Amino acid sequence: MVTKIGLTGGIGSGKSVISRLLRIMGIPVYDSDTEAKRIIATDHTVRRQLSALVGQDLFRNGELNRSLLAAYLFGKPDHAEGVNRIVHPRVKEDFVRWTSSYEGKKSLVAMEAAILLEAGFKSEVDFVVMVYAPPEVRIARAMKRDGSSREQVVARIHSQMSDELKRERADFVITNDGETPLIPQVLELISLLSENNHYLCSAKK
Ligand SMILES: CC(C)(COP(=O)(O)OP(=O)(O)OC[C@H]1O[C@@H](n2cnc3c(N)ncnc32)[C@H](O)[C@@H]1O)[C@@H](O)C(=O)NCCC(=O)NCCS
Ligand SMILES: Nc1ncnc2c1ncn2[C@@H]1O[C@H](COP(=O)(O)OP(=O)(O)OP(=O)(O)O)[C@@H](O)[C@H]1O
Repeated sequence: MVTKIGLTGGIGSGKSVISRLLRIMGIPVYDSDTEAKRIIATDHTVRRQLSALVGQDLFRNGELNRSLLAAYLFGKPDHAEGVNRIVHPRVKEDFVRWTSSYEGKKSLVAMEAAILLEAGFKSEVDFVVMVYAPPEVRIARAMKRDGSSREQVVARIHSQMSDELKRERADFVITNDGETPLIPQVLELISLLSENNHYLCSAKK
């Protein structure tokens, strides 16, 4: 039976860094941002539904107008709901297929998703790990990485669940504030999950 870790945290918290550490330790990670983009680029039903929602210029010459989708999605909460209602069920199905391909081969896999809790992906994983970094650290990291403005990053933060709510719903919290060593926290997580201790709430910080 494959144990599925749900890795979440707000923009710039460091999920991708933790994912890289997990992959180095031989744990496959499903990157929901990447896979959602693949699904939007290749699933004709999803493309048709998104075009009907956002407008016919969402796809030009078959290519997604990413900035238009971002502006629409992060513009208003009901816009995000409309896009998510189309995309997330497909991502969930795809993750289930991806996980089943590891049955009998891997004991641990992970799903990285900034909106794991908001998108209802929690039902597809066995444990939720939140990556925490202070908001200002996250904003600075995302601005530096993406060349985004502070306003753009803050708008995306506001479209995601608060850290307080995520912390309440997580089974583990990994602190990635740039000062707390990361690798010992990841190793503790893996050793706990590998022993299949299902009374893990005590590990919650
Ligand atoms: C809107 C898009 C085109 C922006 O792409 P871009 O490369 O500019 O940004 P990126 O994908 O890195 O997202 C930036 C941040 O926004 C987050 N985010 C992405 N989609 C959503 C969403 N629907 N709701 C809240 N946050 C989101 C990401 O997790 C990340 O933290 C892209 O994020 C997208 O296609 N989103 C819709 C599909 C989706 O919901 N993906 C999330 C994983 S299921
Ligand atoms: N502990 C750290 N020290 C220095 N830089 C870091 C640290 N953690 C993450 N970063 C950097 O901050 C940026 C955001 O990290 P990362 O991409 O892992 O965040 P994320 O949670 O995946 O964000 P998003 O949800 O936007 O994809 C990256 O450029 C990454 O290299």
